[in-house]
Amino acid sequence: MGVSEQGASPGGGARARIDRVLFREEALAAKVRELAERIRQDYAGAVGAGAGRAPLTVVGILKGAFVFTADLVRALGALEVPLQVDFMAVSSYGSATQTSGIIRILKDLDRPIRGQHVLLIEDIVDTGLTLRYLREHLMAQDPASLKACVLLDKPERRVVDVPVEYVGFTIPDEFVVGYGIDYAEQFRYLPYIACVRLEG
Ligand SMILES: O=P(O)(O)OC[C@H]1O[C@H](OP(=O)(O)OP(=O)(O)O)[C@H](O)[C@@H]1O
Ligand code: HPA
Repeated sequence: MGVSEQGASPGGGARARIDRVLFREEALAAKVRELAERIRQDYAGAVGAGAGRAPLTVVGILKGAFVFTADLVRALGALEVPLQVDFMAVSSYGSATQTSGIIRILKDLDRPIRGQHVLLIEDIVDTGLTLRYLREHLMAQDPASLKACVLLDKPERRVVDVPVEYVGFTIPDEFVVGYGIDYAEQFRYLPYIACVRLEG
């Protein structure tokens, strides 16, 4: 695998190499379809226009969830789930493999979500600090409902309890990259998800 041979040496930090692949492209695509089908069933009759319905806004959390969000909204579109897309950008890890514990909003929503069903899309829940912060931030805006869909759940690292309505895969306590997820801005472009090994 080319990337594992090249590695990366971002900003003077540790050099990182791909250690092993956890989820290949096909597994990710199948999981996205499975999640989309569950979401379609759960929101049937609740979203769109008409009596008793409200719009569904999918909120992708940048940067890590940009690939997952793009794939999931297209899978939902293929199932004819009507939705709007918005994004927030938040950051707390910087170039480290441990959270700073300080969540910074780099970009907030473009449109109000009051009275709408909101589906928050995250790449990973690790300590849970980011997701808890986002849930509080979005709930304060009075949506009709709020659920979270997270591709990867690393429960061993959790420091706060936070609900996650849809989980793609549960993973062990290892630092992962690819499919939008980075180490120090490296590896987001990989079509698969892999563990990295830090050297030096
Ligand atoms: O559960 P937690 O410990 O809070 O970790 C999860 C968060 O960490 C990553 O974001 P990061 O701060 O690396 O920003 P990025 O999405 O731009 O890579 C990831 O995308 C989640 O938002
Ligand atoms: O395992 C991870 N990889 C990349 N970013 C992350 N943010 C929380 N956990 C991770």
